[in-house]
Amino acid sequence: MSKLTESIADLKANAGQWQAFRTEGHCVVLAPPGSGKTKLLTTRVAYDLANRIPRPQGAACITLTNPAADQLRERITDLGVESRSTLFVGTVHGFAFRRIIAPFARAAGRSDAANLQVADPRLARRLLDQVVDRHFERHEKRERRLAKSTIEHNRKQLATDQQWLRSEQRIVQAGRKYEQELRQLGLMDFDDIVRFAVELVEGDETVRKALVACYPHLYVDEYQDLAPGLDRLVRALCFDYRTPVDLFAVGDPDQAIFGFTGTRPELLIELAARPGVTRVPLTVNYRCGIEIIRCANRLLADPDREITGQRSGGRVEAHHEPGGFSAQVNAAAQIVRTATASGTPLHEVVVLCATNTNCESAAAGLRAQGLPVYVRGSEYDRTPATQLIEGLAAWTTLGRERSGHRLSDLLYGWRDAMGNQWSKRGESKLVEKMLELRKKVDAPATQLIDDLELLGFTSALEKVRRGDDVASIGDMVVALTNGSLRGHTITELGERARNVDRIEVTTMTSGKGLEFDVVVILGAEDGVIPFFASAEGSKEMNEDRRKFYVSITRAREAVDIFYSGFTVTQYGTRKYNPPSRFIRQLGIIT
Ligand SMILES: Nc1ncnc2c1ncn2[C@@H]1O[C@H](COP(=O)(O)OP(=O)(O)OP(=O)(O)O)[C@@H](O)[C@H]1O
Repeated sequence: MSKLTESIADLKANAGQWQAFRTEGHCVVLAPPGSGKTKLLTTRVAYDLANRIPRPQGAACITLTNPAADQLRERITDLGVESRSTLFVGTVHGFAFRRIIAPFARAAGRSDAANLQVADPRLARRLLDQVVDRHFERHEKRERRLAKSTIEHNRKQLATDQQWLRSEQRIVQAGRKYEQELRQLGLMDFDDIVRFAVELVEGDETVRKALVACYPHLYVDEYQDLAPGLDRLVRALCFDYRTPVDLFAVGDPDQAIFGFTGTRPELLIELAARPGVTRVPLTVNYRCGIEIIRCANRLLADPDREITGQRSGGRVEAHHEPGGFSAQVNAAAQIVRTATASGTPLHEVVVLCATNTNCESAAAGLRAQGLPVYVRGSEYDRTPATQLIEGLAAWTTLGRERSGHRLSDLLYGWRDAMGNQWSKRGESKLVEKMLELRKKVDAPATQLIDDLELLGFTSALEKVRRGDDVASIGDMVVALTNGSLRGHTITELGERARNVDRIEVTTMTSGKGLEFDVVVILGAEDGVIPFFASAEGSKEMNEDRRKFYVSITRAREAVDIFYSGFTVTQYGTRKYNPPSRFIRQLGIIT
């Protein structure tokens, strides 16, 4: 039986999943963690492409972040889906730029959008800081913070002139100046991408018709994380005009954790309530042991929300470790050893921390204990370009089966990146290089990048105006030559594409969408999670609580949460921090 047939058979056994799977027209699935939302979505994509969407038509499968898109791609590939030029699996920003702005802006008369490069996000952030600094006095720290967050908020919400004018004049001026300076540099930032794409789709019927012809089906994972601008894009494609794209969206408002990007989880609820949309709730959590579900549910605003489990058992425990964070890491190492001694593979254990700094300390501490550690992309952003390089490295050194990468998919990624610089000859040379490198798996990873450069990889990305991808390759090269990945071989770079036999260490945010047998949470002090600035009852506090909820619900079997009762400041002084209030709310300490 193929994996797709098996997966369909699983869905058939669950009435809700089966209803959603068979829905014709728009369908929105609202469901808790582990209830099979991604399984349902990926199975629908695979089934639809095999049976309902004849070539040359395709589909767009989108989510918010690159790591989530990576997961989606992996799961879709695993179900046997073959690449096609009209199949897009990636982030919503990637879709907006690569599949809307790049091909259509010029033809639609938007030469302003057609000539701009996507800015390296760090450069855009620096530019905003500089512009705001120039508009405020040195001592006006609070005002500067407010100005930055207002500008970011307004840009993400695609605020109208009227909405902008509700803010202080200096904020409005700084916002305009920031945009002007970006344009003078020939750049657009991520918020511009959304705005241009929305304007193109809302304002041009030919663009809409072309998109519907290429991507008659739109699948959105983690819909609760889409900011209002992106939600407008989806609505414009699927509801507001006569040639609608079929929408299949899944999400969970209780897992909305990207408030800083302007998301409003209620948009998902509104979407599900629209006329013409079949709303399907799911209630069975297949992932977590029942005790984990019971505990996690105590964190919810609506603790009576109906969530049942399929797995018995499960354990959530809190541990007071008076020796501080490093003692927590050592205790975590012991938990890992106990788990592996009873047969749990290392890659079925995740260590989650609220901050990047704690992740780095945890990774260093676990390595010092002799444990192999996998850190999900902290040295460079996992953009489609760096993911492609990792994928090529993995395919070259580990082969098709072990790497999980098909050469044909990688070549589609190559074609997409090269844009109009792609040639059959260049592609044949790439394959030749990959086959040559199979004999040199211990060569430095930089050799692979040098080979790609000779084939014009970065200059093509520049020509297709993907400045964010170019910046991520630059960071990858720095990490491999002078940074923490110095000396990595092609094999080691390929191993970064997929975690095998290592403990995963990542932030609570990046752990979203993943699942493990054992979850260890470190640094669970009040002030860290929830963050000290999150006031009781505020939306920030609710978001911190959801982050904790998401973290706990990654586990199938066990959750171990550590706290010390204090943190150490950057000046080395101890600061009293009680255990996270969320541990109390779980009902496992008094
Ligand atoms: N009908 C089913 N039968 C068996 N296993 C299932 C079924 N539905 C889902 N699962 C399994 O449950 C687990 C969780 O599924 P999935 O990751 O799709 O859930 P999710 O709702 O997307 O989770 P989250 O929102 O927490 O990321 C996976 O291991 C999946 O294979």
